[in-house]
Amino acid sequence: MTSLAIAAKGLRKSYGDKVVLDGIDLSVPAGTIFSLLGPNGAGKTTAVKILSTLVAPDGGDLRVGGHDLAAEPQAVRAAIGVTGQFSAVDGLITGEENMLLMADLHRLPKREGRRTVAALLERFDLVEAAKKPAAGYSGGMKRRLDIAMTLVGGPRIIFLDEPTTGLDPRSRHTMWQIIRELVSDGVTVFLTTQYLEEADELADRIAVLDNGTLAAEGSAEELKRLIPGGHVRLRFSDPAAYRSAASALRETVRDDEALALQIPSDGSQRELRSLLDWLDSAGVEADELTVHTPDLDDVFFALTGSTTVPAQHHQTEEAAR
Ligand SMILES: Nc1ncnc2c1ncn2[C@@H]1O[C@H](COP(=O)(O)OP(=O)(O)OP(=O)(O)O)[C@@H](O)[C@H]1O
Repeated sequence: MTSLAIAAKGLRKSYGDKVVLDGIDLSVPAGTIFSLLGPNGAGKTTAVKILSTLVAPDGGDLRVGGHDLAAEPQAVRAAIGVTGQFSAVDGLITGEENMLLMADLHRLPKREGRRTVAALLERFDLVEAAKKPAAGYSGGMKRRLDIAMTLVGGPRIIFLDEPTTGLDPRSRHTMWQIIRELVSDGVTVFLTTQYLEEADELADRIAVLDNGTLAAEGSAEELKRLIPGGHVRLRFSDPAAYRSAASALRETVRDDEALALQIPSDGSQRELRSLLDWLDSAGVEADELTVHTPDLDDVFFALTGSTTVPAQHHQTEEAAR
């Protein structure tokens, strides 16, 4: 069995009357990237703060790095690193001084501390800037420094709270590369983001938080299959072939002008095979076949917001198609 880096059962938190987390379950296998997605104010930061021992939950059975959060908060703290919206970077001192401060906080022996800091500055492309006050760093450099500082203590689990918010595309891609490298070293990453593309790109599993509960959970592909909208598009150049396909295939949306048909499909191998088999046996040849799956934006809008339809309704809808 794979060991779980993070296991939460029935995590609850309210602020006054406002229920922010209404008994959510999370399980993150070690060495994977888990992404918590949700609109503004959904409770992503609250979840990170609780799991990183910064805020006490109202209830739940919570284990991080194999330690019970309530009974062994110190052991949890020793296993994790947290970075994100609440940056630890001190702008008045240099990047290197920020790093050395972290080495002291982690009580690394002087020489080992210097060695670790030098290696991390190199790895995060901060050698040139190391002797300059961090206040003058760009947004991307500050985030890189923030993550480098988190790594000084060698955490096995890292919480990244919206690590690329406000970064330009190049810095965002650099950050993605850094995150991938962390995971290839065996680190577990718990990532919150508002960017669906980011979750799609990086995460092994994604949970969508909405109204205090998880509206859906799965890999990006599984989530995309949860909502209707996936289809196969067949385009023909021969009008006769188009007409015979259109009359024989049920549930198609016709585009007579483009000689194209849209057939609802989850894009799975099984469905594609049966469609191709049918075309073959009918002797119909399409000039082009393209598979369209809903993207995570579609999933996000379908699962969150005022017109929210619970996930199981979507499944039912899809099953009924
Ligand atoms: N200390 C607090 N006291 C009272 N309410 C709080 C506190 N911290 C968070 N909240 C409320 O809890 C809700 C969830 O906030 P949280 O910061 O966890 O959301 P989020 O998903 O991280 O949002 P964002 O994407 O905007 O950062 C919000 O309604 C927020 O106003």
